[in-house]
Amino acid sequence: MTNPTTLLSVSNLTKKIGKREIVHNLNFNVQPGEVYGFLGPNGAGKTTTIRMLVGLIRPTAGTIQINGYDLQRQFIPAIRQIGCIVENPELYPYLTGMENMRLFARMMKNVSQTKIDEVIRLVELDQRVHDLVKTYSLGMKQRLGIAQALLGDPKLLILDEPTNGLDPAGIRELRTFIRMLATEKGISVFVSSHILNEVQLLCDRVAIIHHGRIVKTGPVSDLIDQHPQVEWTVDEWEQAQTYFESLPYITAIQKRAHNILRVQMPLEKIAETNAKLLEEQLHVVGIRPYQQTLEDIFLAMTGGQTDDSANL
Ligand SMILES: Nc1ncnc2c1ncn2[C@@H]1O[C@H](COP(=O)(O)OP(=O)(O)OP(=O)(O)O)[C@@H](O)[C@H]1O
Repeated sequence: MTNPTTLLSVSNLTKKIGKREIVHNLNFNVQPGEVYGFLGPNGAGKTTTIRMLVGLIRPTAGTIQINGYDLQRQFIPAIRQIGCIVENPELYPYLTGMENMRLFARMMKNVSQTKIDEVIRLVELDQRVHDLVKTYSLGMKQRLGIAQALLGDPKLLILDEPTNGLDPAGIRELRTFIRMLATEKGISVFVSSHILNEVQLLCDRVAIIHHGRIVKTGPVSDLIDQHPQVEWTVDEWEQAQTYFESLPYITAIQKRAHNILRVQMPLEKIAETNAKLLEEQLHVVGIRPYQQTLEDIFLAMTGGQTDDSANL
């Protein structure tokens, strides 16, 4: 049974196009006020999933519930809970930001000028809203797109690869903004990305999708903490490696640069291991717990296959 406070609940979601199964049996849920990452390499099925979530294409099987409404059976109330940008925001470059907002608002019902002004302030475009959109940076266009998506007071904002094309400053700005929406406004944000670092910095929880299947879901911090690693810098690294291989609590060893070995092991065993290495007359010149990244986890889970993505 679905948790009554769950905002988005996806069950057994599958999409076939022709004979090809693009997305297979996805299950995940998003809680109020959380930023949920949907991470996967290019071609993994992220956009196809998002297109189903926002009602652009129909699932072959499975259900999508948004704030308790079934997207198939209660389309209008379900879709009203969502604001989204799929691919790029649709903006008219030769109109001002405000004119774009008014045009968009006209297509929706019951959107007041006060509401428009409120979302413009929220995305911090009030200083530039009367300039032509063609003079905006990509980051500003993204924010205007988000302002449009926020006009209907959505409970859930869905963003497909929102940082594509942004420079590092723009990415940081967007990250801060998305966080603010979640923590201060209580809006849940579902955000797809193929950039691990971005998801790690931005999201509370993540679903990792690969070849149309979810390979892992969980809090970002749990995924990172599951397999603690320690980097040992040892002059006689080859002997150290042989010795590490004999220790039952060491589950993986990786040779890094020069004389560094990255070892998967419980952190509480560091002192004991260090003493043993000294007994073996091996000169440990550095010990450093290594903070795993989502990239390490992704590669470990998918056997290093990253399809056609150069970013993973
Ligand atoms: N209409 C379609 N017909 C046939 N194949 C499709 C169609 N739409 C998507 N695909 C295929 O499904 C797979 C998943 O595509 P999708 O766009 O969902 O991936 P993605 O994770 O969003 O990747 P990207 O970031 O590259 O867009 C790809 O191999 C794509 O070629």
